[in-house]
Amino acid sequence: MSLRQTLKRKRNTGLGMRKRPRIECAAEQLPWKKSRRPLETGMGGDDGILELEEVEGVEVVYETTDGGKVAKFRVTEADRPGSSSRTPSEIGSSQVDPDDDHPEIPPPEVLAFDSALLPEWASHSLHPQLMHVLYKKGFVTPTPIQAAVIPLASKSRDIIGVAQTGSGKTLAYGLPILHFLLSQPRPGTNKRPLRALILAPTRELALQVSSHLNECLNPVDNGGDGVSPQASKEVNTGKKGKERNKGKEKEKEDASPTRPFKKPSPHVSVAAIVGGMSSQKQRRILDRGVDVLVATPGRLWDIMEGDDNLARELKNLRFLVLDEADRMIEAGHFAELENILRLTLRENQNDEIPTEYNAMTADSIGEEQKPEVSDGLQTFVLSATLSKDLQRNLKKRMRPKSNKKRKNKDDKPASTLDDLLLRLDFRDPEPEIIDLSPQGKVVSTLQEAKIECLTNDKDVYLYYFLLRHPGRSLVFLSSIDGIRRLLPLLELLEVKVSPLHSQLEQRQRLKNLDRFKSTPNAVLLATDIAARGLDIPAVDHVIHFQIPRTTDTYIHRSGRTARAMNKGFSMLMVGPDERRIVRALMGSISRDENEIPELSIELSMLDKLKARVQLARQIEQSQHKVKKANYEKNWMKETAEALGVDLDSDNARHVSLMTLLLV
Ligand SMILES: Nc1ncnc2c1ncn2[C@@H]1O[C@H](COP(=O)(O)OP(=O)(O)OP(=O)(O)O)[C@@H](O)[C@H]1O
Repeated sequence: MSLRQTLKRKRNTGLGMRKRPRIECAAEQLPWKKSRRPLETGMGGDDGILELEEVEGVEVVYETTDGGKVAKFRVTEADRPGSSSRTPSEIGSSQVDPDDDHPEIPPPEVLAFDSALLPEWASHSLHPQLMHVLYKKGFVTPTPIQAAVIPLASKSRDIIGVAQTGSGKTLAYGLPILHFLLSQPRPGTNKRPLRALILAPTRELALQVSSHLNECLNPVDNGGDGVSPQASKEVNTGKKGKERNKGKEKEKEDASPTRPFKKPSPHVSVAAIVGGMSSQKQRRILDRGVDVLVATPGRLWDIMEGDDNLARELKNLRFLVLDEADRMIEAGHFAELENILRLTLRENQNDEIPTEYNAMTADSIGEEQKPEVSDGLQTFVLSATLSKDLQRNLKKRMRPKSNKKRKNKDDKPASTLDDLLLRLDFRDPEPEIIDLSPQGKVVSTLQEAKIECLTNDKDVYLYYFLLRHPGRSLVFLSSIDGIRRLLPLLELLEVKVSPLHSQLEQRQRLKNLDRFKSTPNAVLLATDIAARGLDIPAVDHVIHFQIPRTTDTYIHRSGRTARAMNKGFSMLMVGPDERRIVRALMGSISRDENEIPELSIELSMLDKLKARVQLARQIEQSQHKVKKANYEKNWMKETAEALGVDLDSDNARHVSLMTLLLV
């Protein structure tokens, strides 16, 4: 567009012709709206995409400046979200004006749930929508950690919960948070104020927690996962069967005391903020406002550094959760985590904090269930592995005075989990510690075994195990190099294998995880980023190809199988130099290494497989050589082209090589 045209457009939009004022702003400040994912294009899954967004009422204008053509976005006033009188710099700003006179949005009306259908949950008086979801998922009984945490959480107590892997810790803190938010009116401000922050150590875990909580908010009757076991049994195949089922389902629906919610409730929103995905998009999500934010500390801190409003919001949180807190220290998020936690400290710990109206109505709770601790922030710390010492220290609340506020720049930051957790400003004078971790630390439904072999023979033993014991197998290695070596070998042996480690792009990580979840007999080669929290349905085997470095890692890795009281199998592959480590690992949880039985091996089969693995190794080595040579050739060619050097003649090649080397 020429300058003249630009000016003409400006004039046209300027005086009599202008119906709406137009505002110029940057791309990330446009009034983006959430868009439905078109399932038919195969974009229904996560696939690395957090969400699709669209924008309307935006005019793109090109202006010629001294620096060349510049695109500008103009938004019609009526299309801007919220107020009609904000300046361009306010578009996308997340500040909530406390003096705004917006009426509160009452909680959505929901049909009552007949708690006789879930008698074991009845005493927890959860919001009907949550009861409906539990019913649809077939979660008839609260797990022990849920049964212990939920009543205390409803009394606004701070909780440190330790329970075995796969024991339902996510819902133990998730249900009380969602119950509270679903039962409360929402401030009718332009933007939802942030009410709950859940910190998780890895991107995958954060995304999983966020989708787990979202499932509780969107109990759409889609016949998928959410169908109760009874309902799914009644599904019939064949045309007639389908017709009959349609009729039956309609009847059941009409008579159902839990009639499905026609529309998902927008009353509470949950979003994830993780690294490896567009931070602009994530900023926009935050600008629009969410009630519950699930985040990895690194990305959250990145975003917060440029966003004072978010930092302010953290001061007014209602819930703070540290999921797998001990792993966050290992993941190198220490400084970010500490910075974020510092924002949740009270200015003055003696500050009176007004009693917050607890979500439950007076009718639905008994006298004895009424909130006892009145406070602004409730903190939950959960893990499958928190040391007894740490629990004792937390109980005694031995928080050094300087933790309240680090006034002196030279004060050293915290450096261990104990240090960090002791910096948490629990509002509860005595946080409740619930330790349900089992004796011996691993889940009772887990069967353990080991293979002792030469390090060089581990490949063939692994291949043997995968062939001899089909199933979904998660293989842990301690290094990315180890995965890079093993992956092509298993591919050549036609194993359905994918990698998962921190040097893969986030999109690829999620894709590989999805493939592993959806493919029977799939194998995932993973580093310890997959050790914690990941709830992958039906992992049959966990294989410790390389020995874990700590007992906690052994417990968490093994905990990817045998979840929710299902059976599972964990196998240690022990090289000669690793025996000592295994002895020490087991000793630290008062176990004897000999308690773990050796896997029986059919030696005749193993011998045959050795030849195959040997051949695969040779093929892999030659393929690697060819790839390397091609890479070098291409590199030479591209560099020569870029320098305008001819590589054709021998002489020229010699000269060119010299030139390239000198360059
Ligand atoms: N009350 C329940 N009844 C049956 N299954 C449940 C119940 N609550 C949760 N689950 C299921 O149990 C599985 C494990 O739950 P979750 O991932 O919360 O475990 P976790 O204790 O956080 O494990 P980890 O320590 O490994 O992170 C999930 O698939 C979840 O849906």
